[in-house]
Amino acid sequence: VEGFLSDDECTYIQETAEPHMEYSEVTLMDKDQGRPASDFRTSQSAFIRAHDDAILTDIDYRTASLVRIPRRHQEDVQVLRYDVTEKYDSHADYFDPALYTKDKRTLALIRNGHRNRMATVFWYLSDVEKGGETVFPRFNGAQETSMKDCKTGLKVKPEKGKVIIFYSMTPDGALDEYSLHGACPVQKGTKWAANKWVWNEPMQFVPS
Ligand SMILES: O=C(O)CCC(=O)C(=O)O
Ligand SMILES: [Fe+2]
Repeated sequence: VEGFLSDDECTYIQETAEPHMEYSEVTLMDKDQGRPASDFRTSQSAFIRAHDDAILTDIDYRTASLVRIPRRHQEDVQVLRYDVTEKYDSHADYFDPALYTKDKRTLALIRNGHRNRMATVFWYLSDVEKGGETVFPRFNGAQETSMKDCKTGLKVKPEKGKVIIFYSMTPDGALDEYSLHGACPVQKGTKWAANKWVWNEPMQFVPS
């Protein structure tokens, strides 16, 4: 959806998040315990609360009407910043309970698999001179397991104010492995973007 966010809103979100940005964490799967998040993701990020913020609250309601799911299913927005060479390897946005058996906190968050991220409304808050596309390597049913240096699949070019929607679940509530995606390295410029995650159940999400 082009122009979903105004230029002023994009600038406002960047300015609001900027002082809180930190090198991104990743919720590590059992097999990856002990590895640094930077093995997978080299961007910076910050969750920012819409509570008491008229601009962010307005965007939340606009998002709710776009996806036709009530606002209380939304997580606080997570703002991302990638400088040159920074990227995020391919992943799914849902938490597969089978891969987090040792992580009690994540299992509690997803109620052992009953609750999960259902859809992502992904916001592009800047243009990027070169690179920084979001890539979906399994587009059209391709049997890929990684983003393969961004060579295959559907690539979405960042455009300030544009948002895309993709689903992490199929309509029957199963986790959709075809939602695999990643962020290609930025080659020139800076990429600002954000994740607005919509869950399959209402929640009062409190980020750590
Ligand atoms: O930056 C992108 O294009 C995608 C980021 C992403 O998938 C995520 O943060 O979960
Ligand atoms: Fe993602």
